[in-house]
Amino acid sequence: MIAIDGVHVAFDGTEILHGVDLTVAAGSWVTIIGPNGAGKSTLLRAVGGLLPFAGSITLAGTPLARLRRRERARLVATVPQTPVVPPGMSVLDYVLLGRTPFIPTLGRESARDLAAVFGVLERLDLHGFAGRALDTLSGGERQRAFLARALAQEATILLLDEPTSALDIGHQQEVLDLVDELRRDHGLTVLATMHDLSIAGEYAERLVLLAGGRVAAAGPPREVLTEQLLADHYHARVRVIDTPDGPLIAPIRAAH
Ligand SMILES: Nc1ncnc2c1ncn2[C@@H]1O[C@H](COP(=O)(O)OP(=O)(O)OP(=O)(O)O)[C@@H](O)[C@H]1O
Repeated sequence: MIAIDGVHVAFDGTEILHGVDLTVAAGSWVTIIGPNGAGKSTLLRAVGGLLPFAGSITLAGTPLARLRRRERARLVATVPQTPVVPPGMSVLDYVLLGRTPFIPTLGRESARDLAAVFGVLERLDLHGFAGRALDTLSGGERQRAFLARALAQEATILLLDEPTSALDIGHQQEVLDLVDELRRDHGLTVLATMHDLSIAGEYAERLVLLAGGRVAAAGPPREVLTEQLLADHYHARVRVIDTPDGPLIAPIRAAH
């Protein structure tokens, strides 16, 4: 569904991604992990068509550059790390923006659009917030509204840039379980970035460890979440505990 081939991205002449290859099969979940500044968001933004790049990215077999805006919006929904929050806009109007690719130019939203929006608000515990201004929500409520907008888009591919960084543990599970349910039941393809390595390993079928703009390791969570790789690339002291649900990553405090 997503094929990334030899992708390079540079900002002001400084190369950030140095030839990244990555494929995501239809209906699968791949999470990109890696230290701060590794290039995770940059890669996601390139896949979302938000950045110029060299190399090739195809979505459902079509090169990104050949997809028109509306076509791309029906194919890919993105939850950026820090979305723009339009001042004073209600949660309902914000989530309705996700339906833009379905609303004719100068037309109004249909009953189907409203049903999609209210369905998602309900699923994300946001039904009580529809009339509230988005900029008055707590960090976690707002993060769920960002996800709601992307899910209301009902795209085939979901790009999630640290979608649960502001959520409490219960809402983290609720949000990720919902995404996984959509993946299983509706064939959604998910490409995410995450810093919580245990949770990343629990939900993704494959992890890609990005370091210094290159893929340092890729494979099933047990192959990527090793003490050696995490020490090498994060310079972190961790213990990896194998559990039936996958590897659990425990940070170990320095001796004192
Ligand atoms: N618009 C930009 N102009 C210049 N440099 C940029 C720009 N966007 C990103 N960078 C740089 O590119 C590098 C990769 O950034 P990116 O946001 O992709 O990292 P990341 O892996 O997502 O990091 P984090 O875990 O901190 O979110 C960083 O060094 C960042 O400062």
